[in-house]
Amino acid sequence: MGVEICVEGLTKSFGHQIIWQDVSLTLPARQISVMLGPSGTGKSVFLKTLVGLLKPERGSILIDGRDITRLRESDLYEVRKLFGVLFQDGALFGSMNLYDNIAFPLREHTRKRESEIKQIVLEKMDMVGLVGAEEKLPGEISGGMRKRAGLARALVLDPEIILFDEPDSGLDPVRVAYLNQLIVDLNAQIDATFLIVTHDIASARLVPDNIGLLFRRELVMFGPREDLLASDEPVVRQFLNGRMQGPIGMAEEKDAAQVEQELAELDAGDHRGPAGGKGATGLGVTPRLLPSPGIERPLRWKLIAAREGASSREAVTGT
Ligand SMILES: Nc1ncnc2c1ncn2[C@@H]1O[C@H](COP(=O)(O)OP(=O)(O)OP(=O)(O)O)[C@@H](O)[C@H]1O
Repeated sequence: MGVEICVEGLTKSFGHQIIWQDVSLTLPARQISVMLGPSGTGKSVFLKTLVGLLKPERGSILIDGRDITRLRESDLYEVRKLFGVLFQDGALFGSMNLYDNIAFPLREHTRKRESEIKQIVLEKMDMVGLVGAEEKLPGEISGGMRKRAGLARALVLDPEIILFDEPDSGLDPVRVAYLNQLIVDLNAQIDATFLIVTHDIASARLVPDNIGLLFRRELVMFGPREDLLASDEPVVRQFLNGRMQGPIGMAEEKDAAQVEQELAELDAGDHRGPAGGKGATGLGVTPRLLPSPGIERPLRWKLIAAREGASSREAVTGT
């Protein structure tokens, strides 16, 4: 369970407007990856292309050995069952209580008996901390609870891949922290590959194994979290530090001379060293968020925890 997604040379346009081109990356099986990018760079379009809702002009998306860009609609229907998607607003039916919302995919796509459905729904509601809220309507609960309900619904068909479209949008920082912990806990509990699209730099620093950055119609970088956080690439540094100085402007792009000047000023004021220096991203590499105590950690998470422990000891002892 938990499949790799291999994207190769992907290009998407609407008419003459190229959204992004020649995007290549591999989302490793069972890992958490985050896709960042300024507004309008096509992050949501990327998610929709991965589930086959939008057709790219060029390139391939290999999932489980099949190129989904070449499948017929009837075969795509089968592939989509591999995915669970958490939409921005949870995409719940307003007139149905949470129980029925979460049961919906099971009633639509399986022939399970109601007793089985009940068991699955209550199990997923428990996983996301919603036990006792079965009778509530979406309009009666907070935005954070709606996201959790949307997540429970995304889980009921036991997906191999879970896509999160801006899970933190509209939530206060405390709810975002709880949601991040839930995402990490779920990743330790279920065997699925996670891709999160977000603007939230703090979450991107804490949660994923891998980070990608879309900018100016290109995938600027995709790789291990630590590599991106320590990167000297100006766009990556600017975005991950949430600074105005750098290539990303209000209208997305800036004049090259202005960018040069801003980066020189930043380096001059950066006590940690020049742009090429280690730690030039300013805030350094944030420790990784680990699964909650009490959640049994599979081997993958045990290795991550051991690595995190070693790097924090290094930081303390300077070795
Ligand atoms: N169905 C469509 N037809 C035409 N253009 C579209 C369509 N869907 C998206 N776009 C365009 O694609 C571009 C990227 O949109 P998208 O929503 O993917 O950006 P985003 O990076 O997710 O932005 P944000 O972070 O603000 O949510 C936008 O210019 C948008 O207008």
